[in-house]
Amino acid sequence: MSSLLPAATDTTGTPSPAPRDTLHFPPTHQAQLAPYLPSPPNTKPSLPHVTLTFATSLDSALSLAPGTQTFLSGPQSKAMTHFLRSQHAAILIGVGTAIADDPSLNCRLEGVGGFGGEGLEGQPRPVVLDPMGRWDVNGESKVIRLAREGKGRGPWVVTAEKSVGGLVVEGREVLGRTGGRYIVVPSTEVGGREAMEWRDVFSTLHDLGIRSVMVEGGAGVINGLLEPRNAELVDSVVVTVAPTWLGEGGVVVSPPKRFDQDGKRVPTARLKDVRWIPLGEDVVMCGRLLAS
Ligand SMILES: NC(=O)C1=CN([C@@H]2O[C@H](COP(=O)(O)OP(=O)(O)OC[C@H]3O[C@@H](n4cnc5c(N)ncnc54)[C@H](O)[C@@H]3O)[C@@H](O)[C@H]2O)C=CC1
Ligand SMILES: Nc1nc(O)c(N)c(N[C@@H]2O[C@H](COP(=O)(O)O)[C@@H](O)[C@H]2O)n1
Repeated sequence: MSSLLPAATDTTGTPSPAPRDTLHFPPTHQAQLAPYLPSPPNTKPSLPHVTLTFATSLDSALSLAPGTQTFLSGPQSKAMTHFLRSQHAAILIGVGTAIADDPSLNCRLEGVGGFGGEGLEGQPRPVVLDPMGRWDVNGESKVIRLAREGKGRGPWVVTAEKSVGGLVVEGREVLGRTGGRYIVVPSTEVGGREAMEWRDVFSTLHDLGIRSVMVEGGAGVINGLLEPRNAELVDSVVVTVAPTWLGEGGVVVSPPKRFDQDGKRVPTARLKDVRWIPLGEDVVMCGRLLAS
């Protein structure tokens, strides 16, 4: 993880050209985000720094409809997201997002490995939370193609013990060839689904050497992490707000209702230490979750 890496050079010392989709995020903007970035020493024992980040519309939607991808971030806030990716050891998404988006999950910031930098320096590890083994990861998955091209790392897929037997061999081999793998985390069956404790997910990643995780979504993941019992696991929140309303039927960030000891309805979560950073037509809101 680094912000400004030296450009890769060939044997004659000439800088190699960066790919055309390389992004740039100016140092002045990088400095504004600094208080919310992972910075050692991490005070939480056996847990990584966790940044919860996503782009939302004005009606709290992540996408127009389930199973579809919607581009909300403008060019500057997109570059901000890639700067954040460069500052974390891993990016985590839920399997709903992996299936809907077929995402790249790499970092395309100038100076990062594959984009002007050396090797895979600055490239985060993609992590997909897939307890039931639903993601058909194969040689055509974007994240796999990019790992093959040296523009990203092979993904780790977090799954439940029960699902291991049903995982297709091809997926296992495809992951293995790019340095990816399946990781088993304890789970319990709730309504026919395998539910994991977020603490277990993060501590398993920490045991595997991951010291910072950027959680990108989607709604199932974000709404779960915004539940009060998980608030202490989240260190920073960075939300891109795009100036658009997506309308009814979108996939929305709206965590479960919360009640106090008297049974009175209270807000589910709130941010403190808030900073707003305008980036193009979007605004990026940074903060920390108030302890409940
Ligand atoms: N605008 C943005 O920044 C982003 C938008 N999206 C959008 O969000 C949508 C996908 O959202 P969702 O359908 O809600 O899917 P999701 O990506 O949140 O995945 C949900 C799945 O994750 C797993 N999961 C979540 N919490 C778990 C837990 N505690 N234990 C075990 N498994 C757990 C389950 O399998 C669950 O079905 C897509 O339309 C995508 O484009 C996704 C990421 C960012
Ligand atoms: N920051 C942000 N803005 C948006 O408008 C988005 N739709 C997302 N989605 C997240 O980014 C992933 C796609 O990115 P790449 O394919 O890696 O470029 C997607 O899977 C979501 O996690 N994010």
